[in-house]
Amino acid sequence: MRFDVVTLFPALFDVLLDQGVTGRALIRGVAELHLWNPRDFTRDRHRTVDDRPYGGGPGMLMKVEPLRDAIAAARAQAPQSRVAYLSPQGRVLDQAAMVELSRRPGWILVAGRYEGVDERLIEGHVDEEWSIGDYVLSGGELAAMVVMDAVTRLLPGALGHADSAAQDSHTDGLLDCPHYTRPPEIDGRRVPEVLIGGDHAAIARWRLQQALGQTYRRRPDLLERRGLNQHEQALLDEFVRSRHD
Ligand SMILES: COc1ccccc1CNc1ccc(C(N)=O)cn1
Repeated sequence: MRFDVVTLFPALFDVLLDQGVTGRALIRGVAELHLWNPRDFTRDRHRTVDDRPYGGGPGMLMKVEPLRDAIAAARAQAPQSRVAYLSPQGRVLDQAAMVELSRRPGWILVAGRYEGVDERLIEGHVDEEWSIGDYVLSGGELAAMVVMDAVTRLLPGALGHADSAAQDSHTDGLLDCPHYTRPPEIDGRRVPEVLIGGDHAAIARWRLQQALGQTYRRRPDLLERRGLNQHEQALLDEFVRSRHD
């Protein structure tokens, strides 16, 4: 997976390069990251990338030309990549969307600053507009990093344990089950016996039941959207009953 990021602050991306899943994935060649600074595509003496909004109003906007030319340079090196602009006006991404994104050869992510970009940049040079959630950040860079992390960890070879991405919460539309590690008891709280017993079928059943129960309690909206098969419904019913007993 090739990521190209168009950003006025390339140094912000050092954190991805230095550590964690994305750092290792970049090192393992599972993903590659290329940065493009619109300021390098300016043609005036002052290397101007922003200007005042027509019609007045607070703040500045990013100009079309430097962004357009930076995107063109990225497209020339990554012709199969699609261009995505990160903004509060974009389609809100969930885990299913991240899975969709992880299936493409590459992405050119455009990180906006100031109050955003001239609309003609989006109309003429952006393929898709996305949001990581309904809130406003001071720049699109953190949104781009969130997308790159969520997508990269889904790529084969990115995580040590092949199926751990598959067991994530929000996988198959459920929240995660509770997790425990040593010691078996701490501060008077014990690990559920089923997890210590070693009966793998019982453990898998317990984990699914807990995921269903947690999702039912905390995010019934996710359960609505996902629907349950008969087995899952029976597990959930047992969970709910046991909580009322
Ligand atoms: C005022 O900032 C902007 C205004 C318009 C566009 C981009 C920005 C940059 N900020 C962003 C970017 C993305 C997200 C998100 N929710 O994905 C939140 N903020």
